[in-house]
Amino acid sequence: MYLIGLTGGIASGKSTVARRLFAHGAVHLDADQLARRVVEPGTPALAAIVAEFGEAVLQPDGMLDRAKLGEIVFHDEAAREKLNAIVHPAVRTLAGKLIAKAEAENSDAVVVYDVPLLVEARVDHPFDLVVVTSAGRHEQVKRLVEERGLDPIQAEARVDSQASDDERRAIADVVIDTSGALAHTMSQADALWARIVAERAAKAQG
Ligand SMILES: CC(C)(COP(=O)(O)OP(=O)(O)OC[C@H]1O[C@@H](n2cnc3c(N)ncnc32)[C@H](O)[C@@H]1O)[C@@H](O)C(=O)NCCC(=O)NCCS
Ligand SMILES: Nc1ncnc2c1ncn2[C@@H]1O[C@H](COP(=O)(O)OP(=O)(O)OP(=O)(O)O)[C@@H](O)[C@H]1O
Repeated sequence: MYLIGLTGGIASGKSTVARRLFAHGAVHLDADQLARRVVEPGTPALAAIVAEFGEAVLQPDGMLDRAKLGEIVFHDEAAREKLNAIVHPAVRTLAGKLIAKAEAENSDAVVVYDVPLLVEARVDHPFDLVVVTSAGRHEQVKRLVEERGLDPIQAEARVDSQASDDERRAIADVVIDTSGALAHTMSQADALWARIVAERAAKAQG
C-alpha cells in the first residue's frame, strides 16, 4: 500500500485533488466524513459532546446540530480544543481501522487520506507522502463567501482557527498550488499521480 496524507486549509481544494486521484484509481478516505460518523446518535463521542456543551447542541431528532456547535467552536479556542479532544481520538482510531482494511483488501492500493487538520491534530499515520493544497488566505475566504454562502466574519473565523499555510508547507513533501485556475490544480494532481506510478514501478523492479 502507498499512503498519502492530503491536507490543506478550508476551501483550499483538498477534495478536488482527492477526487482527481480517486479517478486515477486511488482509494479515498475523508476525515470530515469520519468525523461525522463518530458523532452519530448513540456514540460515546456524541454523549461526551452533550456532556460538555449541553443538550442545546442537539437537534430535536437527536442528531448533532452542526451549525450551532460550529458557531461556538469557531469563535472560541478553548471550546474548540475541548471538541477536538473528544472527536480527534475517535477519528484517529476509525481511520487506522479503515486504512488497515484498505490494505487487507488490496496490498497494492494507493490510499489518499484527506485530513484537514493533519498539522493541528498531529496526525501520525505512517504516510509515504504528505501533500498540501495551498490557495492562500484571501482566496480561501473568497471561496467560502462566494461559493458556500458564509458571511466574511464566519469565513475568516474558520480560516483563522486553522494552522497557517506556512505551518502546513513545513511538513509537506509536495505542495499543490490551488490559487489559480482549476485546470492548473488538475494538472498538478495528474503529475503527482504519474510520479507515484513511476516511483512504485521503479521500486517493484528493485
Ligand atoms: C464544528 C463542526 C460541528 C462544524 O460542522 P460543519 O458541518 O459546519 O463543518 P464540517 O465538519 O463539514 O467541516 C468543514 C471544515 O471546517 C474545518 N474544521 C472542522 N473542524 C475544525 C476544527 N475543530 N478546527 C479547525 N477547523 C475545523 C475543516 O477545514 C473542515 O474541512 C464540525 O466541523 C466538527 O465536529 N469539528 C470537529 C471535528 C474535526 O476536527 N473535524 C475536522 C477533521 S477531523
Ligand atoms: N484552482 C483551484 N483548485 C481547487 N479548487 C478550486 C480552484 N479554483 C476554484 N476552486 C473551487 O474551490 C473550492 C474548493 O473546494 P474543495 O471542496 O475542493 O476544498 P476543500 O479543501 O476540500 O474544502 P473543505 O476543507 O471545506 O473540505 C471548489 O468549489 C472549487 O471549485
